[in-house]
Amino acid sequence: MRRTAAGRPAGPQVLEADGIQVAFAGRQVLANIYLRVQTGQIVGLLGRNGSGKSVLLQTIFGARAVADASVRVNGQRVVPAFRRPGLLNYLPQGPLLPPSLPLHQAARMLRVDLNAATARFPELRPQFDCRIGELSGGSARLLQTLLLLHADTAFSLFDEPFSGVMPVHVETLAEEMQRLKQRKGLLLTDHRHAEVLPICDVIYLLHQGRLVKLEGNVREQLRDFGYLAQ
Ligand SMILES: Nc1ncnc2c1ncn2[C@@H]1O[C@H](COP(=O)(O)OP(=O)(O)OP(=O)(O)O)[C@@H](O)[C@H]1O
Repeated sequence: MRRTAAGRPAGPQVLEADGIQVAFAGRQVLANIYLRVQTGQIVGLLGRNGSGKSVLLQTIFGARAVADASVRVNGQRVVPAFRRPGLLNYLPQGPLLPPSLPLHQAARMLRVDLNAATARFPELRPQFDCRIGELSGGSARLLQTLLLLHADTAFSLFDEPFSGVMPVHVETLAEEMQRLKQRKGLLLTDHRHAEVLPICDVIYLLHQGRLVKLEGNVREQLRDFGYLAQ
């Protein structure tokens, strides 16, 4: 079997989350969820505040233990998924890397070439010698997203990667995601729907604990479900 430098299988891969049920204090947040992402795809996950998007990403990554959760790659169960080398990485809604960590070191740890990862963002170059905590909020978000995007994993899960990033960089980051999906599968949640919708191959909406795959007129359905105002 052909493998990438990180030792992961190089062929197409399918990540499935199945039968995910999560309740807090008797309130069902996720009910029997099924979600599928394959390499070469960007999958968008939308939903109103509190609908359970972050809980779902945490569960798929394995950061949240959920009884009976089935997360599979090419049909094989991988729980927790983060233990499988080269399988997936995850940008949480909060900070990913410790503030004291120098950016160069973070890139080395993730085996990412910082120059290549930021090639389309020359303004970031003067910040290469910074520690994560010395970066502005938007720059830190952008750099952490770029590092995970360029890391050699089959999948990346992004929880609000555009948050705090200025519009001109959001546009370029969305283009980078489209370019890099040739190498991996992306599962992305972000309320910047104007940027998310055009780059996604598949759109899911989390609504009242259920995951709905949107097909056809996506914007109209998002309005019907009360996610978009108009
Ligand atoms: N540890 C916890 N204990 C109790 N309730 C929790 C816990 N974690 C999350 N929740 C609840 O689960 C629900 C889903 O939260 P989650 O953070 O996944 O929402 P979200 O869709 O990501 O929202 P947003 O768009 O605001 O980021 C919320 O009602 C939240 O209060």
